[in-house]
Amino acid sequence: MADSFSLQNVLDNFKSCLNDHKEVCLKYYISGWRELVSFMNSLGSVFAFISKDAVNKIQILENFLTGENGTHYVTVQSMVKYELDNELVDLTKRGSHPESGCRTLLRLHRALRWLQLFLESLRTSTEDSKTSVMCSDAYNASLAQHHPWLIRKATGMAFCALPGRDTFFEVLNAGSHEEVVTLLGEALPLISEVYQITEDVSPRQNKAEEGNMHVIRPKSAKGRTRPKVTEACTADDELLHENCPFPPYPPSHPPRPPPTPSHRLNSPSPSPRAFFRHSNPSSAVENALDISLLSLNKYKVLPSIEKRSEEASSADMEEKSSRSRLHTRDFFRSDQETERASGGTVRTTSQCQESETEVLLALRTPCGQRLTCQFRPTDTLQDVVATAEDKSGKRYEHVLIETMEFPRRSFSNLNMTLSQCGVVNKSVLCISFKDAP
Ligand SMILES: CCCCCCCC/C=C\CCCCCCCC(=O)N[C@@H](COP(=O)(O)O)[C@H](O)/C=C/CCCCCCCCCCCCC
Repeated sequence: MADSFSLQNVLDNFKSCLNDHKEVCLKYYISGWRELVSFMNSLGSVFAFISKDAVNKIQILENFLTGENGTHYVTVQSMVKYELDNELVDLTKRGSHPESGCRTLLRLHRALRWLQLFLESLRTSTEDSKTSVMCSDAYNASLAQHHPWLIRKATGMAFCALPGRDTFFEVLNAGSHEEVVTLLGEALPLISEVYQITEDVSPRQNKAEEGNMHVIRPKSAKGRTRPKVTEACTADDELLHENCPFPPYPPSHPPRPPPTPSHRLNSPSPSPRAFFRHSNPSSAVENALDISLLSLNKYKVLPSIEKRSEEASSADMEEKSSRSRLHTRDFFRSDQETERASGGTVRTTSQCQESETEVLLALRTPCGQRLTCQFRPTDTLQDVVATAEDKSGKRYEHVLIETMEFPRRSFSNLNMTLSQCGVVNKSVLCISFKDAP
């Protein structure tokens, strides 16, 4: 209900979410989502399909929490342990546990990333910012890669029905614009912390496996898994290969400082750790299969990666690909890893960490020029445009940036950082004029 929504309640719930051991309490996590859904409902029936899905997921978790095994569902950590120990998690809806707590929470966890990005855009927005653009940029950088074409289209249309920024602030019902911004500034670190701790939930013993590789095969526009391609070479591939290995051009402008600590919080809890790294569970089986098909990957495997690949024994890979039971590390992988993988290259977790310090990008300018430049994850899309301008000696105004991997994502808010947009090392970005056909 519109009247009952309170941004303060959202904040309070996410504050209460973390217990003394920095574990995420499901009860408050659920309540936080309930508040958010009640807000979304007040925006109109165009959001009903989203609301229905969210309510359904919230209900599944609530049923577990209040059910006979409820004691195991008090925290995300205890739930993960319980469900994995008891093999209660399945990858697909057709499995014997199609609606496990883990699977359900993962969906909401991804949505929390969307919320985090959207609220941050909203907090730093200016009078002429559009809620629909902020919402869709955040969506493209998070949930979109997990949704099939139809959902992405429907969601995109729903975003167009969002009220303008001023009305949106009013509907939030939390005082003046300044007060809303202040409240968002308080809520965001809490949401980020809950997100990060959930993301980090995974048994420590998985550390030993971090040298293994991930490949996620993005879904086609029709939501089907794409065939494994060896022969096809698109313009994007061409651009990728043409620039591989990328020469390390430094940026022509000073890099931005590293991300604020509040957005990069580490869980102090000893264990479990790194569990809810975003992933597409339905792709996890594909991942396992992909491991044994690495040699067919259409993208060139980078030298350092090849080295690590050799280190991982083929026997281990065999075992992985034949494993039918869900494994935490296969199941919950961060969006960043997913995004790296959907860029077509195979990377190890430790390489993912290394690449956080540098992002080598191939850029295609509006006039078709191809450039390679080095950035930091904290650089903004505007920095990317500025670098392209410097290098090409041309001015690019009123542009947007598109990713070239599938699903293509388009960002018109150039204040977003590469990391927020999920743009990772060795991606290809296309700069286009907004009014281009
Ligand atoms: C301070 C408050 C301001 C912001 C308020 C935002 C309120 C948002 C409230 C709820 C968000 C909805 C969360 C949706 C969870 C989606 C989970 C999901 O990915 N489900 C898909 C997969 O499920 P399975 O089939 O595998 O079980 C499902 O296919 C998705 C269906 C619907 C599309 C969901 C799109 C979500 C877009 C983000 C929400 C935008 C709301 C805009 C309101 C400002």
